[in-house]
Amino acid sequence: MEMAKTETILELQHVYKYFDDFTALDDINFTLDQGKFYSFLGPSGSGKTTILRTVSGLILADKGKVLFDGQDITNLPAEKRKVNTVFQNYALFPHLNVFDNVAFGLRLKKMAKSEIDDRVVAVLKVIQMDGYENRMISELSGGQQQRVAIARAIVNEPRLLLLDESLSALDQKLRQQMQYELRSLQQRLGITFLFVTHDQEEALAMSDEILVMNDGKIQQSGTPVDIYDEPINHFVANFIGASNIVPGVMVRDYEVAFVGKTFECADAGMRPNEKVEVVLRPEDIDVTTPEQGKLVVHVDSQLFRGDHFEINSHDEDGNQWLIYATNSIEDKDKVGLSFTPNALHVMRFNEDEADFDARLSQYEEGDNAD
Ligand SMILES: Nc1ncnc2c1ncn2[C@@H]1O[C@H](COP(=O)(O)OP(=O)(O)OP(=O)(O)O)[C@@H](O)[C@H]1O
Repeated sequence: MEMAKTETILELQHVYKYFDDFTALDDINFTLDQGKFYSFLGPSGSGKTTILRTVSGLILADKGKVLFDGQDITNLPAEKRKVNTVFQNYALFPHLNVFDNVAFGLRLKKMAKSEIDDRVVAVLKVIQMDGYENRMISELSGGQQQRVAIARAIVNEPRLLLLDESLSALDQKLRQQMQYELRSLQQRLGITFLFVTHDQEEALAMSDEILVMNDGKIQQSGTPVDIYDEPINHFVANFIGASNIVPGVMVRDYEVAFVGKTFECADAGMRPNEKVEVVLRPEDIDVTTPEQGKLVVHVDSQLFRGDHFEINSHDEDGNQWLIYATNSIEDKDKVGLSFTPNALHVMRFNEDEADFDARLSQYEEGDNAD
């Protein structure tokens, strides 16, 4: 079989959106390929839904371009776009049964009855809801309603499906099950999914690519593994996964200093003496004796989390360290932390972003990394 070519389906170029004097989208640029699963991930108010609406045509960009299949659709009305949206509350018609909900859009388009029947039956099969045609929406579980909402969107055979926080109404267990279902559905259909969520675990689990948003800007885009292992800045490192982030200074390529010591690290390409932030994930830390550790910390508190102990600690400079330990260390005052050079990820320090600690000044001009 021939490998499918990757084709760009959607592109946003320098898109801005203002609400009065508030900038909701601030120079948004990205491209989406055909047949992949993309997540826009960011905290409440970061602009995710505004992007979705700009793509669907519910709102229009104030500046910049929206291209679909290479055609400029920036000002094209929503109903003319080959895009469908699954909303957070599903927006199903409670007084109609499953079949009529799914058929609704096709009837509006005045499609022949026999074709409508064929399409609806086929789609209900895909979402494993065949047999439920005559059920009312109120007689369905949350997960089933969610599937009907997806069926109603995919029955139109869109090239791009937008999903706005569409799992957030479900309880944890059902949500996890739907994550699998949605992912496998997307892979079977080969439709491009653009999924909006504020749940980082969900985005990591489901996506081919994640676009992390904050303050109306895309902070970073990449595969889940790239984003997790190599966050580009403080916001991304903090928002995705648990991390320890401490101020440091680059000594030379592959060497960084923090807490008064020099450590081998995985990163190169920064100037000596450049201010940086060092990221170390709690799962990458091993607990050892103070004598054997690369760093010594004071244990502050401990919580049992079932498969590990979560420990809060601090070093002599007052940096907080979160550690996941396999054994309880409640009885200890001090422990050593060990980690590999690869576990240390260094990010360029961004003046605008973080409230950088005055402690750093001790490294600023000098050669005092030991
Ligand atoms: N129609 C509007 N008029 C004025 N401000 C708006 C409008 N729509 C959105 N905003 C503002 O733009 C910002 C981004 O909103 P948006 O809904 O895109 O965020 P979001 O990332 O989707 O958040 P959430 O996860 O809470 O849905 C918010 O501060 C919001 O208050």
